Parts: sequence; structure tokens; C-alpha cells
Amino acid sequence: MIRFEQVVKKFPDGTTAVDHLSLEAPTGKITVLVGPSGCGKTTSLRMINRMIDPTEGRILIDDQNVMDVDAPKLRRGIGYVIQHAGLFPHRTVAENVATVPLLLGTPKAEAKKRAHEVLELVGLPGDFANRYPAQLSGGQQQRVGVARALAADPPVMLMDEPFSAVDPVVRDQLQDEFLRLQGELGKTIVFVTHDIDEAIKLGDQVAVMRVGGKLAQLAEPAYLLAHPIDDFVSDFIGRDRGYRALSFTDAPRLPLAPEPTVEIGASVDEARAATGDDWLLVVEDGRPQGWVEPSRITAPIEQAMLHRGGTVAAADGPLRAALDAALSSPSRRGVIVDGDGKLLGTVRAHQVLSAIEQADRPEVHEEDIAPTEPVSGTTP
Ligand SMILES: Nc1ncnc2c1ncn2[C@@H]1O[C@H](COP(=O)(O)OP(=O)(O)OP(=O)(O)O)[C@@H](O)[C@H]1O
Repeated sequence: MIRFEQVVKKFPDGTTAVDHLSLEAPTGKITVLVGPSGCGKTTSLRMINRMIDPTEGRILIDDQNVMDVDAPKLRRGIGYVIQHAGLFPHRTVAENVATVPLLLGTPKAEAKKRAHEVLELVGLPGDFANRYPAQLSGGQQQRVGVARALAADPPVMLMDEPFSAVDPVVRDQLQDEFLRLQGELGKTIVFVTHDIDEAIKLGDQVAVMRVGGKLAQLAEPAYLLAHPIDDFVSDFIGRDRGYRALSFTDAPRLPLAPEPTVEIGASVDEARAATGDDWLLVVEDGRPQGWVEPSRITAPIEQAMLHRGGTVAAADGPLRAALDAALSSPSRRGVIVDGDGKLLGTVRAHQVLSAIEQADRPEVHEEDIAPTEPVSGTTP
């Protein structure tokens, strides 16, 4: 666990970057620091590995004050990933990744083997090891950055906007891979971002900071969306937070209707016989492929004819996915599948909405209720 105790950072020019910050980043979890530009996120992160020293207060890693540990030694035991990856341009990918293990005295052959292992782990197998950073895409460079931070298998990882410099599609992939990796590795991670959606997607808990380096609210993402503590947090989270909160609400018992289907390759007659409805669901080995309008087809059904606009939701997934499946389906029937992607049935938006109305919202924590301060000069 990493613990901030009343940490203050004042720079020599008088700027207070971090102001009495107290929070705990639990072992094996992702804690995200999020907030507007200049609110002290990076300064807070860098005080953990002593790239910046606090002016007041203490930071403890597993009950040891970081100020009591030799700074270079401390840093070698903490993975650090930054925006633009910060790779050494004249070293190969494998050499970049092996940097910390070599500094820690790992024999060269072993460090090389380890580099290949972690590169595989982040989805960069084989050939990539011998390339130079400039020969990689931005997303691949970020993966190398993550691999380098993981190479010495540190229990703690600090990540400063690691996915901000890549386009949104790649960012989404990197985030998904990062969550998968964390599911396997269970590191204690402090992650800095200015992007609230990224914070909510990745964080086990999210610390929202305000300019001036004060903590505004620390909570799990679902709780933050349901109960922002004040106008600042609520504005920062932004609109449609009620809808976004559905990402955290499981949809266990939706009433599924059986859906008529045909296999890909079915003839026009088979398709027309299968349903009286405008839209017919096409499957391949039980897995939904897309929709067709039987009245409009003139040849056996093939992939190119399918309307693929509708999303598919897993039965044990969140309510948001089920609602989206219903709203995005051309038939207005949302396709629900099992863990293997096989069709279970369909659901309509109003049925998902009923489930939403019955779902529990996170309860308010008492400590979150701000004491009402009497306003001077007024009488009750
Ligand atoms: N070396 C420094 N000297 C003086 N002021 C600094 C120094 N480093 C940072 N600051 C100031 O401290 C405040 C917090 O900076 P910090 O980089 O921690 O913010 P941030 O939340 O990470 O911002 P961003 O999202 O823009 O990176 C800012 O006002 C910044 O200008």
C-alpha cells in the first residue's frame, strides 16, 4: 500500500502544487489521480519515487517512508511509465526493456530473455525486440514503455498519462490490454490522467484533485458517478454520468425473448419463412453475425449483405451494454449472447429500463456528506 499523509509540495517560486494530500493507494489495485491541468497530479506521482521531495508530510510504501530509502534504489524498485514512452532512441526495443534488470545486476542473457517475455506480455512478440523506437508506431512505443516498467517485476507502478499521446482507437486498445495485464499481475498502480473517462474505466478508485493540489473526492468509479461530492466534481465528471454509471451495474436477470434466426448461406425462401418481422437475425454456429430484411434479399444470405450496426451484449455484462444493444439494433431487439458469443435471446429497451429502475445505486457514505456551514449574516 502507498500512503500519502498530509503531503504538501511548495516550489521555490511559491507555487503550492500539492496541498495537504492524504490518500491510500491499496496494494494490487489501480488508483487514478485525475483533475484539470496544473492540479498537482504529476507532482504527487513524482513524490512517490522521489523525483520530487515533499515539503511537508510523509509518503509511505508498505509503512516505509520513501525519504528513508536511497532515491536511485527506490526508483529501481518502482516501474515508471510516461507519456511518449520516453524510450532511449539509440537502443533497441529489447535493450530499452532490459535497462532496469541490467542495472539491478541481472546477467545479460537472463535480462534479454526477460525482455522478450515482457514484450510478449504486452503484445510485441518476436521481431519487435530488435527494432529501434523510431521504427514503431506511437501505440507500440507505449507498449514498450509499459514492458520496460514491468521488466524488473516491481510491485509498484507509476504511470503518468501513459496513453494520452495516441489516437482514441489505439488508446482504447491499450487500456483494454492494460486492464487484462493488471488482472494477471495485480500490481499496485498509481495512474495519472486528465481524462475522466480513462479514470473511470481504469481506476479501482479515483482521486479527483482540484487546482491548488487539494483532494476533492476519493471514491470507486461507480460511487463517484452516482454521488459527486460537490459542483466541481460533478462538472468535472461531465454530463450523461447517469448513463455512464450503468457500466458498473450488472444485468443479471433480463427477460430474454427467443429470436428466430437463419444460418448464413440460407436461401431467400428460408429467410422469408423464418420470420414475419421486417428484420431477421443471421447466425453462424449459433453466433450472431448481423441482421437482414428478408423482403429485400434476392440471393442466399452472405456476410456482405448483413446489417452490422447493432452491438451485442453479454448476458453477464453491464446494463449499459444491454441498453446499447437494444438501441443500436435495427430491429430494436438487443442481441444478448453467452460467454462464447452464442445467441441467448433478445431484449427490448423498455425491459432494460425496467431492470435499471430496479437496480441498486451505490449508497451514500456518511463521511461524504459535507457539513452545512452556516452562512454569516443570515438567519434561519
Ligand atoms: N518545478 C516547478 N516549479 C514551479 N512550479 C511548478 C514546478 N513544477 C510544477 N509546478 C506547478 O505546480 C502545479 C502542479 O503541476 P503538476 O505538473 O503537478 O500538475 P498536473 O496536474 O500534473 O498538470 P498537467 O495535467 O497539466 O500535467 C502547476 O501550477 C505547475 O505550474
